[in-house]
Amino acid sequence: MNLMEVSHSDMQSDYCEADRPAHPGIFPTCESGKSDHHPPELFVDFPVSVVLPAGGTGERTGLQTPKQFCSFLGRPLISYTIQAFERVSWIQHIVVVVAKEKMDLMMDTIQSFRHRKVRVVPGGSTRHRSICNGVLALGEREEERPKVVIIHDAVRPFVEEDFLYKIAMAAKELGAAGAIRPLVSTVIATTSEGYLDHSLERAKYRASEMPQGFTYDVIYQAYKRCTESDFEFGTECLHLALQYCGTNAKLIEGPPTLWKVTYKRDLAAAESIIKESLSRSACVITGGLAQAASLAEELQKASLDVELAVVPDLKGDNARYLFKEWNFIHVSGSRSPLTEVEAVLVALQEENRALLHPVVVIWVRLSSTDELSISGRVAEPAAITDLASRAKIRNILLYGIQLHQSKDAGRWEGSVSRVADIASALIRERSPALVGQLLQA
Ligand SMILES: Nc1ccn([C@@H]2O[C@H](COP(=O)(O)OP(=O)(O)OP(=O)(O)O)[C@@H](O)[C@H]2O)c(=O)n1
Ligand SMILES: O=P(O)(O)OC[C@@H](O)[C@@H](O)[C@@H](O)CO
Repeated sequence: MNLMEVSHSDMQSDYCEADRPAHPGIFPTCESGKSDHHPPELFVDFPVSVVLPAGGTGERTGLQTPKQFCSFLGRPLISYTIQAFERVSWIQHIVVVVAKEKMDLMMDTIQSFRHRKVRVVPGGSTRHRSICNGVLALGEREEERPKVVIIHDAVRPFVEEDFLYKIAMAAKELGAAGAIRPLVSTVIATTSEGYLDHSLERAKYRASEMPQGFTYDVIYQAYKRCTESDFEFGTECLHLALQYCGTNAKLIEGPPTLWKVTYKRDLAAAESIIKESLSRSACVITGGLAQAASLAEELQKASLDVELAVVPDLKGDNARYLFKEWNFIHVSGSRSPLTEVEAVLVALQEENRALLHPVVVIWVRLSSTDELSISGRVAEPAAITDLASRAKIRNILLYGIQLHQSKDAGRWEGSVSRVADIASALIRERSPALVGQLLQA
């Protein structure tokens, strides 16, 4: 059967149980991807698209919510995986395969986080059936049929563009390629009575991971020829390519970050990695104040485990800090009201910077002895609380730190060290409970 003659419904009736996609699918015009290391021109002659199987129930987590829909910092895990692919400019289309009853939730997620180049199709009762539906969906429109298909479990969010490039290039050259990792435990075979039969020599084996890549024809033909038993019990696409197309996949060792979220503990690990990736850098805005500049200098020397950039404002070239994954520490003198901080919040909102993950903004209020008037203290906490609750709606987490400028060098040094520790913890933990609080350093 010539690939070009096969229609989606022909394949559907024979090999994959799901109905035709309930949603016609959305292929919005995709903006050029964000920064990546391989220009899209490299792939102009062989378009690359992606299938993200996300139709499972995540039983092994023991949770009601399938793990791909568990939220981290207000966003479902699958949105992080989609983001990892949509920012790669040489990837044309992303097909997400979800259980029928999750199609609407998936569409809402795509709308909420403005994901692009994404189409949603219904999954099947097994992973192979889901992947098959995704592959068929990619081939449905001849003009959009890719030359290379990357298949990647939706619950492996930490995938890097460089490794995707290696897999795509190997698949283009050899027909199939897959990620592998060294085995952590030794593999053993058991007798039917549950005793050891024999153990495998661990050094000779590897764990098969994702992403995997295939030329479209190879993975299409593999699914066209495989058996019901493959669909029901199989777990390895590379095996199908070898068994039914004689295509021997190139195996490429990937980084440890390719691991799959499977158990509940993996969700905690994933959240910690996501938080760590968002907490690496902060931009200190001094407003041109001499005291603020010296505080910034002290912060740079302090134990802050965050990369600091120090700028007087976010104007001109400094506006670039609004676009990256920077957090902000705005230092202002005792007389400057919250309006300066508000300007930073407005700039962040205008850039929609917090759409995909919360941005931390810390207002450090410098005060001197005669400034600590009762009225000053009472007025500002209320003001920052109001401002913070408005900012929170836009996923911006605003915290306050009151720093008393002591003339005593030792006391000042201690205060600066406390500001560094508090700021570092706020950026790392992003605690909702402390949003809008004016903490005393
Ligand atoms: N019928 C299925 C089963 C699994 N998957 C997807 O395949 C990937 C890897 O499978 P696995 O980790 O086993 O996910 P689950 O099957 O959901 O997990 P469990 O076995 O614990 O239920 C996941 O992204 C999962 O959503 C799928 O698309 N369709
Ligand atoms: O078997 P599960 O459905 O838990 O996970 C799928 C994995 O087996 C699969 O992603 C890799 O082994 C590569 O095939």
